Amino acid sequence: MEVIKYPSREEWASLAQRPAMDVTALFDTVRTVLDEVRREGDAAVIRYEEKFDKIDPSTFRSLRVSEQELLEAEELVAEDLKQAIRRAKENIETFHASQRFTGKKVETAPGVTCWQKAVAIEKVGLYIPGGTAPLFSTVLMLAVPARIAGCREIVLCTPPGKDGKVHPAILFAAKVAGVSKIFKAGGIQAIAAMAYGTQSVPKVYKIFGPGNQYVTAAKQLVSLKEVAIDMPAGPSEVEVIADESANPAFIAADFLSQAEHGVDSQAMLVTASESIVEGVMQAIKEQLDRLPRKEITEKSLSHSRIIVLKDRQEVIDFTNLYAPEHLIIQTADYAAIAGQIENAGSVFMGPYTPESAGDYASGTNHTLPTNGYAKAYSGVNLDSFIKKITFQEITADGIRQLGGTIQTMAANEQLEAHRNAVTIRLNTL
Ligand SMILES: NC(=O)c1ccc[n+]([C@@H]2O[C@H](COP(=O)([O-])OP(=O)(O)OC[C@H]3O[C@@H](n4cnc5c(N)ncnc54)[C@H](O)[C@@H]3O)[C@@H](O)[C@H]2O)c1
Ligand SMILES: N[C@H](CO)Cc1c[nH]c[nH+]1
Ligand SMILES: [Zn+2]
Repeated sequence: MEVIKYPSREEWASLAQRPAMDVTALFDTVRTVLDEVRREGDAAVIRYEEKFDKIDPSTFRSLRVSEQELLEAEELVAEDLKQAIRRAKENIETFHASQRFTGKKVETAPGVTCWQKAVAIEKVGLYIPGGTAPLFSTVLMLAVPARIAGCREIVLCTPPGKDGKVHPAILFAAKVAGVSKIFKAGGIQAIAAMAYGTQSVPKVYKIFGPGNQYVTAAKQLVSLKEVAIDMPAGPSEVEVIADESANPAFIAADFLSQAEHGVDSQAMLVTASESIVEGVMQAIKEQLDRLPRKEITEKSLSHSRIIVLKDRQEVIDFTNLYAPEHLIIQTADYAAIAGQIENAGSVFMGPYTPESAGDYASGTNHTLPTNGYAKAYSGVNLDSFIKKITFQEITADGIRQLGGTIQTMAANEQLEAHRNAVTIRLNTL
């Protein structure tokens, strides 16, 4: 892991870069799989499950998870995990329910009333990652707000394990959160199935969910034409801002907690306190040795960094340039720093707020923009599952007063029919 001390501002852009990938090869693969699933449907999905997930096609009696499989899964989940899933679900529900839209009618001019109504997206597709770990917590993060919003059809795709079965905790979480249909498909083929529809997977209007580079690239391509997507939510990343008041063991633990997600995850420690660096490096080394996913974590550390900057203002400016998916602030003045953050997916404040809390159970959503997209995108929230329709009603008095303005603007855009739609009404008054 690199330690970079006092880089100049000109060097910041390259330090804020994410791990490189071969984009041409990636998009070539994605295009091929998308085309085949669009043409052939289920047969292509099953073929790619065999190729990428090493599933024996004879285990696929059906892509859809059956009632029997759901019942069996419930038996397999330990009671303490069931309770944890239910508790997390309650907190996620409480936070997302508090985001309900309260649109009110506004009279923009006498007799001219405008308002918005929130309407749930009818059919949504949720992608639940399963390549390196069965992320059942993501089921709650996506299905709970979808239910609260009132989405009628909630379809879920996730890659099955080598035995051709979906992890029981994913199925249990899906049941608790009220998912309608679950399918055994991962990666590009799953995104294609939900975007185009197949013989068994319904076509949806919007696809949600995080995933690896294949999933993220597939979502981006299908969003050009077929379907809406939440945002690019790719490999996990975390930035920790810390000073000498922070516990080095806490900093190291937070740093490693995202590095373990996948080989392309990235962790950053950004500090103006050079004196903490050695202690943190030592703590990372000690904790890493105890982690079961050491190999994956070590690979992410090869593109992770510790950056020492001149002062507090540089730390804030660098952070806003990097726009991390997760930002953890462990400094004496963490609230003041948090107030100056403009670009981040989700912020974790103070020594007792690990990112794991937001990943699982505090109530906020863990599906967040990566790769610097936090400059422009929000993470998944209740709004992601609804669209807002605007309404307006104008009285005779209203059109009498506003009509001239509309006529003048239409005439100057040389759109005579627009002007006439007002004139014809004014002539009756
Ligand atoms: N940003 C967020 O909000 C967020 C949240 C949770 C997880 N994540 C990220 O999601 C990712 C999950 O990745 P994952 O791999 O564990 O699971 P995944 O389900 O995203 O990907 C697994 C799928 O990738 C496909 N695949 C694998 N190798 C391939 C290849 N060579 N060619 C084509 N397709 C291939 C397979 O079909 C497989 O089903 C991690 O990077 C994690 O950091 C992000
Ligand atoms: N940190 C991930 C989002 O980038 C979410 C997650 C799921 N499980 C554990 N963590
Ligand atoms: Zn995580």
